[in-house]
Amino acid sequence: MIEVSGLTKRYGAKTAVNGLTFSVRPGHVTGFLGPNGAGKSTTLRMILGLNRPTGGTATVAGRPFRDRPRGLRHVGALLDAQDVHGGRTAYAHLSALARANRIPRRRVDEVLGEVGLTEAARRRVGGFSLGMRQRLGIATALLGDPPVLVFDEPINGLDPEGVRWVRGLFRRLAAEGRTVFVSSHLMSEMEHTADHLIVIGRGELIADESLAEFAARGTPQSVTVRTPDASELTPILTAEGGSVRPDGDQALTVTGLSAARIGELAFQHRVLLHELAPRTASLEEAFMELTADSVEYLAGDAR
Ligand SMILES: Nc1ncnc2c1ncn2[C@@H]1O[C@H](COP(=O)(O)OP(=O)(O)OP(=O)(O)O)[C@@H](O)[C@H]1O
Repeated sequence: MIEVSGLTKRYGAKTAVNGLTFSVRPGHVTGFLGPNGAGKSTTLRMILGLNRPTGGTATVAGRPFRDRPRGLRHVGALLDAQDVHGGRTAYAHLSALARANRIPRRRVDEVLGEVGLTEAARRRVGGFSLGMRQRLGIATALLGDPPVLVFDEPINGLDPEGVRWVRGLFRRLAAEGRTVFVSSHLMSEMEHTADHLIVIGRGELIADESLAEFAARGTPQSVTVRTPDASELTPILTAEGGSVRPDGDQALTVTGLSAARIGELAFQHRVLLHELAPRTASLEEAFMELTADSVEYLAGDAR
């Protein structure tokens, strides 16, 4: 369990994180989302005891993480995949960490196998691609077999097979009862990975809810209706309280009525339907809408 309470970080006049309060529960993959500059990395660094909060607290299993000796057994983290000594081999990097944290040497081979780097283990990290570095960072996080795992933008640089693998890995780690906290600035990366979401913007909490609750926030649900009798159906739906917008050839976009009700009305009035399709806003749309006011860096004159 990760608990954050009133967490605040100021850099001079700049408030990077402002009074954040949330918990990250075990047994779930929790996505940590926000536009660029929202304060995700700063929050994760405070949780890991790498940055000192200006105010508030962050604890892991009830204690500030800084107070934990042999930290890798308590929390595994991937913060910056580039942050590895390039002259070392993957094997040497993991072995040194295992020694410092009193982790058995056999774990080095186990985690290298787990992330698919067994073949590359004796190569220098300096020659690794970004995807390979991400895999090594994930291996580092797993090394101490910790109950709590934190990943900052772990999907960056992975190829499609790597993305699929990492999603499966996170789900498995959560199913084992661990706390898995994963940051991203892209909703599309989270929607197949996380079951709970914490969304921040400009350092403040915007949402803390399940993926299903988040999805229900989007623009109102609409129904696409395709019929050769659009002109006949439109007044019928309007009379029932629906709002109807023509949408190209023989198609209507209807809001305010369920697909089931539209089907019943069409049946009662003997109107032929070719298609009746409920449409929910995509999670990406819901995310954009939710964070629109807190996007810090916009291209061109979009602001
Ligand atoms: N050491 C620092 N000194 C001054 N300002 C900082 C420092 N670190 C971060 N910030 C500022 O704090 C804000 C939050 O940054 P942070 O890196 O935590 O955001 P993020 O959500 O991780 O963004 P990204 O997705 O771009 O990595 C940004 O405006 C950033 O410029």
